[in-house]
Amino acid sequence: MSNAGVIPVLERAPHRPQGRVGEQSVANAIASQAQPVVSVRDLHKQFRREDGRTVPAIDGISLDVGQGEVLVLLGPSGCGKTTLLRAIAGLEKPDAGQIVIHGQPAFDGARGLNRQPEDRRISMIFQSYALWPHMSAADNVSYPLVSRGMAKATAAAQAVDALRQVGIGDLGGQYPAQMSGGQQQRVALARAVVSKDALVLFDEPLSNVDAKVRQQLRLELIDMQRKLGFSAVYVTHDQIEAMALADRIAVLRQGRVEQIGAPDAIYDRPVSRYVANFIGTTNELPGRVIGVAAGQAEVDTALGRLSVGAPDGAAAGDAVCVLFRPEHCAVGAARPADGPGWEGVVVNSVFLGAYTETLLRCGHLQFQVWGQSAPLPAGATMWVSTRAERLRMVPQDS
Ligand SMILES: Nc1ncnc2c1ncn2[C@@H]1O[C@H](COP(=O)(O)OP(=O)(O)OP(=O)(O)O)[C@@H](O)[C@H]1O
Repeated sequence: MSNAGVIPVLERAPHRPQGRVGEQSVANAIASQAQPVVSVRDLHKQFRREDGRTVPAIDGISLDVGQGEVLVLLGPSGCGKTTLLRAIAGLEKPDAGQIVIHGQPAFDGARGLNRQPEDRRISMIFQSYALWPHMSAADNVSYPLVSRGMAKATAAAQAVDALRQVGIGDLGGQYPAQMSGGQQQRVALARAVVSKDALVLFDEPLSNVDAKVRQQLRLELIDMQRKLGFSAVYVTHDQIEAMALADRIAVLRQGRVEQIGAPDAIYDRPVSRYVANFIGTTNELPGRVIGVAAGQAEVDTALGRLSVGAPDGAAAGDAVCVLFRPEHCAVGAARPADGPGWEGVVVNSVFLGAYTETLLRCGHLQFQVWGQSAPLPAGATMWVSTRAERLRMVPQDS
C-alpha cells in the first residue's frame, strides 16, 4: 500500500488558497502545471563510507516543483534532504537520473551532462545566509550581478530596488553584523531576487536561531515569498516549519520519497507509521484485515473489531496498524454512543497550558488523548473515543 518513491507529478493542491499560490492568476497556475521549475527524475546518489560500505543517499527520487511553489523536503537526519538539495544546486553530482531546471537539462546521467551551479539560475540560502561580512548590504546584493559582468552602476541601482522590494531600502549601507537576523534574511532574499533566479534553495536557514526568533523569521519568509513569488525548495527536519512554509511537503525516508502532498493531506492521511509519527503524534492500534468491501476494511484488533476506510490495495490478511491522533480523541466516563471507543485506565493526566494530555492504558496498549478538560485522577476507569472518519489504516511494517 505504500507509495514510496512514486510521486504524483504536479499534484498541485494549493495549501493556502488565499495566499501565495492563490494570489497567482489562473493563467499562471495553468502555466505552472505546464512546466515545472524543477523536475527530478529517478535520481540516484551513493556515497562510499570510510569502512567501504555504500550509502544510497538518494535512492530513486522523482519530484517536481511548480511555479511559485514552496516544496519542503522533510525528514530525520541522514534521510537525504541535503544531498537532494545539493544535487539540484549542482554542488553534488548524482550517479544517475535527470534534473531539469527552468526547462533546461541541468543533469542527465545517461548523456553525461552536469551543468555547473552558476549555469543553473538558482540561489541558495544557507543557515548563516552566507552574507559577506566585509560588504554592505547593497554590495552583498549587487556582487553577483557585477561578477556576471553587469556595469557597477546598473548593478547598484538594481540592488537598491531589490532591497526596497524586501522592505529594507534604507539599510543598503549597513554591514551584516549591524543587522538583525530578519534583516540579514532579507538581504539574502534580495540577493536571490536580484539575480532573477526565480528558484531559491534553502538549507535549514532558521536552524541556528532560537524558537521565538525562528517563528518571526518564518512569518517574514512567508510574507516575502508571497510578495516576490519565487519558487523554493526548502530543507528542514522541523515539522512545524514544514507545515508553516510548505505548499507541499516531501517526506523523505532513507533516500526515497515516502509521501508528498499538501501539509494537511500528509497530516490527515499519512501513508505509513513513519510519516504519521514524524509529522505529529499518533496512537497506534495493530490489527489484521478480515475483509474489504465498498471501500471499508473490517479489522480485527486486540481491542475488538473496527471498520476503517480502506486504502488502495488493502486486502484480507494484511497486517495493519490503525492510527488516530490524540487531538481527535475524547475521554468520558461512559461508553460513546457511536463511533469507536475503548475502556481504559488513566495512567497519567497533566495540564500543559494549551491542552490536557492524558495517557490511558487500554488492554496492553496505551493511548494519548489531548483535550480541554481538567486533568483526570490516575487509576480512574474511563472510555477513550474517536470518530470513525479519523481512523487511518496503514501497513504494520510501515
Ligand atoms: N560526503 C559524504 N560521504 C559519505 N556519506 C555521506 C556524505 N554525504 C552524505 N552522506 C551520507 O548520506 C546520507 C544522507 O545524508 P544527507 O546529508 O543528505 O542527510 P540529511 O537528511 O540532509 O541529514 P541532516 O538533517 O543531518 O543534514 C547519510 O547517511 C550521510 O551519512
